This record gives sequence, structure tokens and C-alpha cells, in this order.
Amino acid sequence: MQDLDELYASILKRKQAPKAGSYTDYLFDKGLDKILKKVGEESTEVIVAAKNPKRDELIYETADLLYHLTVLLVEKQVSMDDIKAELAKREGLLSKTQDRPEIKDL
Ligand SMILES: N=c1c2ncn([C@@H]3O[C@H](COP(=O)(O)OP(=O)(O)OP(=O)(O)O)[C@@H](O)[C@H]3O)c2ncn1[C@@H]1O[C@H](COP(=O)(O)O)[C@@H](O)[C@H]1O
Repeated sequence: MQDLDELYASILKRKQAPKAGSYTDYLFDKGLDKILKKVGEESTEVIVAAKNPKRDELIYETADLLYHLTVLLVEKQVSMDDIKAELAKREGLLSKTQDRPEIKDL
């Protein structure tokens, strides 16, 4: 079992200590444009899979997308804690809008 924090840590480790034959290293070597291309491709594959009745395909493609997104975050030096902090801010904002329907409807 690997959660997103562990995935981030192993990708960051590859960035700091390259390992021969690692696909992650290959992406870092190719650089930002290649990583962005993969994020775009994997996003499209998630959309296609979601239109398909096979639940397994959506799970597989989502895992691919999360992996490539995590490579992008490491490349851009954005941490999982940065993302969690942003989500936490929204949680606060959302609970406030629940008390203010005029904002929720915007
Ligand atoms: N979670 C993943 C993961 N998900 C997908 N992939 C790789 O992503 C690639 C995507 O396949 P595609 O067919 O889309 O691409 P491709 O045709 O092989 O390659 P491109 O020429 O398109 O770049 C495959 O080679 C997968 O093995 C991953 N590679 C690594 N990880 C994790 O990343 C960490 C570091 O692993 P290494 O890359 O082995 O160092 C470990 O925790 C791994 O479990």
C-alpha cells in the first residue's frame, strides 16, 4: 500500500539521487515539457475511462494521473503540504459559505 505522501517521498528521492533505469528519472531528465505532456495525456485517459463502464480502468488511469501530477509537483518544488494547506483553506471557506447561501449560489 502506498499513499500519496509516500509516493511523493519516493519521487523526491529519485530527483535527489537519480537511479539508472528509473522511469521517474527519465521524466526529470526530459524536463518540464515532457512532464506536462504526460499530465495532459493521462488527464485525457482518465476522462475516456470515466466514460467507460469499467471501474478498474478509471482506477488504473487515475493512479497514472496522480503519479504524473506528483512528478510535476516535485519538479516545480510544490510539496504535498502546500496542497493540503490549500485544501484546508477551502474547507474553512466552504463551511462559511454554507452559512451564506448568497455566496454559495455565485
Ligand atoms: N507510481 C508510479 C508509476 N505509475 C506509472 N508509472 C510509469 O509511468 C509510465 C507510463 O506509461 P506510458 O505507457 O504512459 O508511457 P511510456 O510509453 O512508457 O513512456 P513515454 O515515452 O510516454 O514517456 C510507465 O512506464 C509506468 O511504469 C510509474 N512509475 C513509477 N511510479 C512510482 O514512482 C516511484 C519511483 O519509481 P521509479 O520510476 O521506478 O524510480 C515508485 O514509488 C514507483 O512505484
